[in-house]
Parts: sequence; structure tokens; C-alpha cells
Amino acid sequence: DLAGDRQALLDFLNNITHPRSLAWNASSPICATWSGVTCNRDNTRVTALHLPGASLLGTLPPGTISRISELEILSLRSNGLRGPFPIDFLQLKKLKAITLSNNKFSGPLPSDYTTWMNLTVLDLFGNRFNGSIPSGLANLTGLLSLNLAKNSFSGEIPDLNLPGLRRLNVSNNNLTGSVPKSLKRFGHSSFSGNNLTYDDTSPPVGSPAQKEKEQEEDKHGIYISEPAILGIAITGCFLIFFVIAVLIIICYVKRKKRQETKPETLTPAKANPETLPSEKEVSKSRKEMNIEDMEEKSEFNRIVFFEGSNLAFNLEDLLTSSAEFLGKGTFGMTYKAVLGDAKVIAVKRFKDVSVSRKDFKHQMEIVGNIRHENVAPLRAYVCSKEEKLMVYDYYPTGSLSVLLHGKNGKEDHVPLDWETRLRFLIGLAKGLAHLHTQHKLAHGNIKSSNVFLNSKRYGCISETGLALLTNPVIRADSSARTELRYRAPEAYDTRRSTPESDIYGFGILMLETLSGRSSMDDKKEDIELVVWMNRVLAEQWTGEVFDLELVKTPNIEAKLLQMIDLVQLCTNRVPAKRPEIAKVVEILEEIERE
Ligand SMILES: Nc1ncnc2c1ncn2[C@@H]1O[C@H](COP(=O)(O)OP(=O)(O)OP(=O)(O)O)[C@@H](O)[C@H]1O
Repeated sequence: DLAGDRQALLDFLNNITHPRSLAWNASSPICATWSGVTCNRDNTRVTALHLPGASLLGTLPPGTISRISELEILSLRSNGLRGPFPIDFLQLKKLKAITLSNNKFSGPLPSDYTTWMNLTVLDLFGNRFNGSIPSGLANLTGLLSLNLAKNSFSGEIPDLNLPGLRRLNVSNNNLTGSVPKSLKRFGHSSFSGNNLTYDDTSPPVGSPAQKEKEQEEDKHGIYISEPAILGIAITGCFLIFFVIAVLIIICYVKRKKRQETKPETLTPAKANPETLPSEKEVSKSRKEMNIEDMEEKSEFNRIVFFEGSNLAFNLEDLLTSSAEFLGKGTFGMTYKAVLGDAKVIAVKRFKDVSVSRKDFKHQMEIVGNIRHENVAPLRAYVCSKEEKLMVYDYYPTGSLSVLLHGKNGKEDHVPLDWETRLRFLIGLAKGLAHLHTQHKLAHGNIKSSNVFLNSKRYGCISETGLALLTNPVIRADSSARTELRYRAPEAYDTRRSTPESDIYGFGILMLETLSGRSSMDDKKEDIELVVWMNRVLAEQWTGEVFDLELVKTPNIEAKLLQMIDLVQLCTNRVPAKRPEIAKVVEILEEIERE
């Protein structure tokens, strides 16, 4: 019972060296106030103990923690603990995850693990364990993540037939022999820093010859020789010069022709950054039109509605409706507008981006005809010399970005639960699958401020196809870094977006959703979110990647591990190695069903 758990914790505390106080006050309730202690829902038992970096020193007092019989999660990583493997922990039958990484434990591991039938995570990274890796680990049939890296294990790796295992790291030990068949599905990095071979023909894992081969594969997908690169570069330069020369001549001829035939030009309506232009401005800009611009005039008046838009208004209604500025994005400003009949819409005003009207219209016609419950429908558009506007439904719950981080990054939001996060991702993935497969179209601008909840409360993606029209000029402020971090290395210019680069953006967005970190809020260290994640994961399995809000969710560990595996697949630097979106949907739906 809880009193027993409390006594076990006090016995532990009184028998371990801890220069820093753990703030466990014997007279206050342990479930509510003791740091690192988590209880079950009705506060009757302790279920998790998290004491990472708590300055615990020396040997673990036996018969203390092992008395907390309902313990599911135990993290004692990054302390100064030494001595043999705490054998009494094997009595904790409910244990799901145990993390003893970055301590000074030594000696061999026990051989029998039959009591840990629920274990999913075993992390012993960065200790001084030695002897061989016990074959008894094969009894941990529920294991998802095994990290034995950076110890002094020797001998051969046993044939651990664990089909459910998703992450394995035995690197940087003294292991010899060959990688067992059942574990060959893991990458070379799982085994590097040993004297192991993959098979008889390949060089030892982690040897310079093997590393060189792997780097070459990873960098290019295919190997291109230096003379070939030189040849391609020279031909490329020549072609670019040729194209530029032709373009200059065409522009010069066109300009001369125009000067001869058309003495007057249009005065464009002035852009007001805060509101849509007033009626006065609209009529003024019309008066300034001359007869030759009749075509312009009719265009200016024209709103193109798409099927199912169920909207009835003209441009004047739109421009004189009460508008609320929602934000400035990479293509211009977005407003919430309330129409005369109380319908609420979102109007995106394209600004400061050079796209020809022909290209714009062409793209609008493609995007406006896409109908899928996970793609925010484009309801209408306006394309004149003065204005390029797009009309969408207004989503009152706000974007994923607002729900995750609050408005303007303020901590004013209700924490987002696991189900909603997963539904956001599933919906988004399905929307992308529709674009990629049915329309052969990449999105090009996947980011959390472009994902909303549809009527079924699944994600849907907005702003389809815009980034393919123009490479948005990145503003020189902090949000610019966010923009860039969603972009795949090969598609910094969004016009070169492909389904593969969308998958990369999806991976970053997944990571943002799981970690609760926006891709720019790492103020301590200015590193990319994905680099940060890989650094944490390469060293050890820790819950650190995840938003604390998620970790609280019962029975979530295995799902989170599967999700992080998917992030890693999606953010592979080699586009061809990223999964197709259909596969992503399949994995996410499976996680939802579990
Ligand atoms: N249909 C909509 N309903 C509700 N809010 C919206 C809608 N469209 C955009 N917004 C919100 O308005 C704000 C500005 O959006 P906008 O799309 O202009 O910029 P962005 O998403 O930050 O960047 P980008 O232009 O690259 O998409 C964002 O907070 C966005 O979430």
C-alpha cells in the first residue's frame, strides 16, 4: 500500500548518499509533493520514480526500491551510482522501463530476466558493466528498446530473437564475432565501436573502410565521381548563362513594345498592413483605371468560387466586411472576416511575392478543386493586378501551433492531450496522402500553423500548393529559423518541394507535436530540433524527448517509442530512404488502434 511505498522510499533516502536534498518531506503527502514520485490515478500506490541527475552517490541500498511492487517506471540515470547490477530490481514484476544510464555500475549482468515480463525499455548506457551480454535477455519478449552501449561487454552477441525490438544499441563495447542474423535489421551504428562483422565479406562494423562506404551512400544515395561532378557543373553554368541571356532579350523586346503602345499604367491599390482596404480606396482605385484596362476592371470585380463553397458575396462585400488581422505569414497577411450573413471566413492576402497572374490562377484552379476531409478547402480566390486573395473556411479552434504553444508563444494554453495530438497527425498524414497520390502534388509548406482540426476533430492541412508557386522570402527574424527547419535539406527552395520533402516536414512537425517544443524555442542551444533529438537518442533512451504532458498518459511508452522511430525515418537526410506517406498513415493508424 501507499504507506509501505512511502516507507520504502524513506529507507532508500536514509541509506543513500545524496549531497543535494531530494525535498521529500516525511510529513507531506508523497503523491502530491515528493519530487520524482508519481502515483496511480487514485493515489494508492507509487508507480514511477524519476530521479535523473539527483546527485545520488555510492551503492544502492538493497531491499528499498524493490519493495515498491507496483513500480512501472524507474529512472536513476546520470547519477554517481556504483556497485553491481541491483539484482533485487528483478523482483519488480510490473516494471516497464528501467534507466540506469550514465552511472558507474560494474560487474556482469544477471542471467535470468523471466520476472520482467512487462519490460519495454532497458537502458544501461554509459556504465562499466562487463562480461558477456546474457542470452536470458531473449526472455524479455515485450522489449522495444535495449541500450547497452558504452560499457565493457565482451564476447559474442547472443542471438536475441526479439521481433518487437525497435531500438538496439550495443556500440562502444569490446564485443567480437559477427552480428547475429536476428539483429541484422538494425543499422551499423547500433554495433559500431566493437570488433564485429556483419557477415564474412563485409569489413568490420565501424572500421574506416565500412564507415567510408556508409557515408558515401548516406550522402548521395548514389556515388558520383569527381570528374563527372565537374562536367555537370560546367554544363550547368553554361546553360544558366544561355537562359539568362535569352530572358534579357525577351524582356527588352517586350518593354519596348509596351512603351510604344501604352502610355499610362495602373495605380495599384495601396496595401494597408492592418486592415483590408476601405470601400473608398476600392472605388478610387477603380476610377484610376482607363478604358484599356476594362479587362482588368472586370477581373478586379471577379471572385472565383469553387464547387461546394456555399458562399455568396462580391468583392466589395468582402473588402468592406469587418476584418480581424490574424497574422503575417510568409506569403502575406491573413484576416478573419465576418460577412453580411454572419458567415466567418479566413482571407489570405498574397503580398510582396512575385508570381504572375497566370501562374497564380493556374495553381488556384488546381488547388480549388481538391476536396478531401483532411485538406482545408480553398473556397474562392481573387486575382487581379491589385490583389491576390484566397478565401478559406475559418477554423475557430486555432492551428496546431496555437494549441501546442499558445498564441505568440505565450504559456496561456491548455495542455494538449495525446489523443488530440495523434489525431492531428493522422489527419495531416491522410491529407498529404491524398495530395501525393490522387493529385501528384507536394504541399511544400508543412508547419504547425497550417494544420487545423476538421469537423471530425482530425487534422487538416491548409495552404496547399502556395509554396510551389514561389520560394517565400524568409524574414530576418527568429521565426525565419522555424520556417527553414521544416524544410528538407534538398528543398530549401520550396518550389523544389517533392512528396519526399513533405515527409521530412511531416517528421519535424511530428517531433514538434511529441516534444511540445516549437522548432525554434531551444534558447539554450541554437540547434535544429532534429539534431537535438538525435543527440539525445544516440546517447541513451530517455523520456526527455517528450512533452511532460504526454509522459503522464498511462500505457504510452511503447507508442511514443514507435512514434520517435517514425520521426527518425521521416527525417532521414536521404530523400529516397524516407517512407511513403501511405506507410506513415498505416503506422499511425496502427498506433491509434493499439
Ligand atoms: N483558415 C484559418 N482559420 C483560422 N486561423 C487561420 C486560418 N488560416 C490561417 N490562420 C492563422 O492565421 C495566422 C497567419 O497565418 P498565415 O498562413 O498567414 O501565416 P503562417 O501560417 O504563420 O505562415 P505561412 O504563410 O508560411 O503559412 C496563423 O496563426 C494561422 O494559424
